[in-house]
Amino acid sequence: MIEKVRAFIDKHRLLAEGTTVIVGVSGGPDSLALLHVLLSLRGERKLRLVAAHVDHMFRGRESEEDMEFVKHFCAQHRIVCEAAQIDVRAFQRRMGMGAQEAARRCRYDFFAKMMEKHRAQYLALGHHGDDQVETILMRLVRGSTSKGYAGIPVKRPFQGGDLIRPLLAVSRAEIEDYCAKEGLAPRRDPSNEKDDYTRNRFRHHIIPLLRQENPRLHERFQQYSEMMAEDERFLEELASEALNKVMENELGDVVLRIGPFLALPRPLQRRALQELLLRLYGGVPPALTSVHIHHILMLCESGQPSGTLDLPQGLQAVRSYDRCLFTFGQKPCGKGYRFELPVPARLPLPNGRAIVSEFREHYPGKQAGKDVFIIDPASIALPLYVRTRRHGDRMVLKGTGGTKKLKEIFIEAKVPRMERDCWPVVEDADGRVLWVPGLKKSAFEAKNQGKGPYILLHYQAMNS
Ligand SMILES: Nc1ncnc2c1ncn2[C@@H]1O[C@H](COP(=O)(O)OP(=O)(O)OP(=O)(O)O)[C@@H](O)[C@H]1O
Repeated sequence: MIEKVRAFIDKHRLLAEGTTVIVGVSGGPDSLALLHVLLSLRGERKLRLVAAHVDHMFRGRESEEDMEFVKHFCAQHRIVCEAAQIDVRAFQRRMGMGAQEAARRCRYDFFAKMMEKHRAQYLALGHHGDDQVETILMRLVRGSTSKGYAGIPVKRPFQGGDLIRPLLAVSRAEIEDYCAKEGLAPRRDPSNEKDDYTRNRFRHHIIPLLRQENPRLHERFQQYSEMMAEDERFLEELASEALNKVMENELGDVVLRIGPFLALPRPLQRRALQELLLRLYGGVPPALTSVHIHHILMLCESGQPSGTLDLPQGLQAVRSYDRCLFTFGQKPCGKGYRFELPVPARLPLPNGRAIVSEFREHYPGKQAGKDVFIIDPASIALPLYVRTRRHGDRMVLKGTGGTKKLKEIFIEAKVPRMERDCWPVVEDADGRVLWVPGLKKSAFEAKNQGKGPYILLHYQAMNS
């Protein structure tokens, strides 16, 4: 197995000599084998290895024993070990998200911190060939984007370095054999089996059938994944160049010239629209799906010379003859708006600015000014909303504890009346006004109480 992994690492140039690698080690067979393989490459590649383990505290004593196991293994093999116990359940309750999603968020946060702390170039994870087969098949069945159909990438940028997956070259069975031969006695997580029912159905019922057709199934899928990823990179580049030729910027809005756009080949049309939305939103909003791309295409192809399409977060596509305008500003602010503000997210606003929300595990100390706001999620009600002002709006002021009318705040800050109707107001789910971005903070801004998580909000110009 080592030879296969070594060849895969060389083929994809996964590890430069003399670098530091953070290895995510759960203690299970995959990541333990990964650590062991990298250990045998440590000398010849002059690598510095740091094992990183997260105890999600899901299984009490048992998961604590996993952590002890990883620490002990590392001590035996003289590997630096970074382990953390994170109360994922508490985090999950505060954030109102699923257990697996919360665990992943905490884990990747910890990996990112370790990358910084050790100035590491790589984060290595133990996803293997069978994970690849399962992921691609599941996405094909459920539906995804062309990028999604390419499966798990061998390498992708992460925290100023690269996230790499050297074990994609080998199957689960090869890893189990390796563990047995090397006398590794990995930990087994019984909850793994029931965590993901869909994946388990593919694993137990579908993959064995396919493997009967080709015992080296995982190599086939890996090859397919790499080819798809290569094609995708190439097409994305072409689409981005093509987009520049068929769009124009107009006062912060984007105009698509329909004639030249429809003259592009279909695969470039779809990707050019994806790229256009990515640029407008500054990231992919969770609510955006391939259905939206399909609807924009229909709007452009329609025999009707005019039409309007509502897209997530207040973006509108407005067709008029040979032009399609994409704008956040079309809706009259006089009617007002109210958007949910997810975390993390970048929410473009009708006034041409945006609010960026993110989690921070520690108090974001050096953030000052009226364009940032820090929230302790435990002391308010999620989700957050961004809306326009309402008659009689009041805010509990920082310092005095007294309340003040928003109207007075706008008047004191000399905000023109027109702009007041568009100005964002951030409130929590109970309707408490937390912050008027750029103008005034309420008493709900969090103080430093040690460990987070905290939510950090930034009020930014649209293109910053
Ligand atoms: N508790 C943990 N501590 C450290 N590393 C972990 C932990 N859990 C998982 N990993 C790392 O992540 C790899 C993939 O694990 P797993 O398949 O459970 O994650 P996933 O949820 O399917 O994928 P993703 O890593 O994309 O979230 C493991 O092989 C290991 O390298």
